[in-house]
Amino acid sequence: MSYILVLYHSSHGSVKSMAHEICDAISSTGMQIKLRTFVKQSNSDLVVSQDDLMHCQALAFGSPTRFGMMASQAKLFWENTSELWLKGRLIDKPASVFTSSSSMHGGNESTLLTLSLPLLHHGMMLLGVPYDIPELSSTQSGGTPYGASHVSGLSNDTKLSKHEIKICHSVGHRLAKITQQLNK
Ligand SMILES: Cc1cc2nc3c(=O)[nH]c(=O)nc-3n(C[C@H](O)[C@H](O)[C@H](O)COP(=O)(O)O)c2cc1C
Repeated sequence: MSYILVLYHSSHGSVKSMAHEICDAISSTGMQIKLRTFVKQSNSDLVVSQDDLMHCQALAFGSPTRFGMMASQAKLFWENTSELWLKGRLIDKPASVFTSSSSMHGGNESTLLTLSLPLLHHGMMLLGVPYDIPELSSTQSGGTPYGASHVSGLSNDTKLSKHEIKICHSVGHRLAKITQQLNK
């Protein structure tokens, strides 16, 4: 089965909501999805395996912002992927990143960059958010050229804004579209 892997960590549900929006957009293109987490937090979560990563056609990777960088659960997973790295199994696969932070200027952009680093080391082709997405210029909260983001508020109870949702959809669409073009 050909699929896009949507892989995320989320302690309180914000990144999970983003992952679901990205999945909706990918599904609308007809592409299959595997939605996976790094650790099991609810009964419905499916934990990622190295095989899930090795056989994906593309990856959307998300984590909460933790002190301006990715969560340790995600980093630990990547630190165990050196066998795939040695074999170059992810080279030339498209990828996008997404994050949620409680505050607007609390390091969500730096987190998107830290999420990008292991993907670049693996030789993946990183897709950002281009400025022809109008919401990128008009958002009052999350959304960056480096990837989708959400600002969840100090109590982590702010829902995704319309603009943030649109940007999540654009990430899913673009990832699916480029993946389909590369695999024609
Ligand atoms: C240990 C820890 C560190 C955090 N560091 C930051 C931070 O640097 N900047 C920020 O804005 N929010 C920070 N947060 C808040 C989370 O990024 C925010 O609540 C996020 O929306 C959680 O996503 P989730 O609901 O998917 O778990 C931190 C939270 C924790 C628990």
